[in-house]
Amino acid sequence: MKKSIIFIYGIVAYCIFLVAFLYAIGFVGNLLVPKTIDSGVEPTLLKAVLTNIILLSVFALQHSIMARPKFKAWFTSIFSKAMERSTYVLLSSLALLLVYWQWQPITTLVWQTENTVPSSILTGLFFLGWLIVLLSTFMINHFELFGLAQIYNNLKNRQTANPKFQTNYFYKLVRHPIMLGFLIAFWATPVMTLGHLLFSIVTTLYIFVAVKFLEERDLRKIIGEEYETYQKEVPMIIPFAKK
Ligand SMILES: C[S@@+](CC[C@H](N)C(=O)[O-])C[C@H]1O[C@@H](n2cnc3c(N)ncnc32)[C@H](O)[C@@H]1O
Repeated sequence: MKKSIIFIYGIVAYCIFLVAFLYAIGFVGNLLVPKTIDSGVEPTLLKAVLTNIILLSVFALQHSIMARPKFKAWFTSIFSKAMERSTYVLLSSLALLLVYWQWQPITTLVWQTENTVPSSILTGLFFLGWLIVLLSTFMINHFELFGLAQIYNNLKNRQTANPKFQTNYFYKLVRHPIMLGFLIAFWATPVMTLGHLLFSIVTTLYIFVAVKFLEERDLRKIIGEEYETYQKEVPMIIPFAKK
């Protein structure tokens, strides 16, 4: 495929990611966007729970299957290697947009701390979580993580070097700061509804399973002993946790 077309494809994928990422903040935080985790017509509890679990499973399956080395090898045997990460980013973002669009609210209150000191603390933590996510992507390599380095190097007829294993900044404190940021953002809320709680529980389970049984397994295979030492020295997700 023409390198300029791959470049435009990657830019479009990145723009859709930006929309999905920014929308996530509004969706989870019930802020500014038209459809949030607690808005819309409430169906029966059974319908809401089943629909929401299916939606999150679609995202989890897409995200996990496309991250497997075997899938990547298959993809790059058909399409340009430069498109692989952008395609992952594009389909992950579309899966997220589907979650926002079809999410069924369950508005039964689990906790409510509006207009109190805990409410301000939880709101502050919510934004801190998203900030940790964003900053951490730059600590690994934001441009490589979202496919921009690959499409740019391809356009310039340059090879993209293999991703560098990072143990800097937040990665000195925990092995998965991006996931830590998501966990904080998903759980820190002044108003927790049953629908939001379902979202937080399912995403938390997925994060732990995916990180422990998929991502870390791949990283041990690719990086080897250096990653095993890193696992021994740096906590998985809770900073300063005793090993
Ligand atoms: C969405 S990022 C999440 C990274 C990490 N789990 C976190 O929560 O910060 C997933 C990509 O980061 C890569 N990755 C994970 N840890 C890394 C590290 N310490 N240095 C460089 N890349 C890393 C993985 O190989 C994978 O391609």
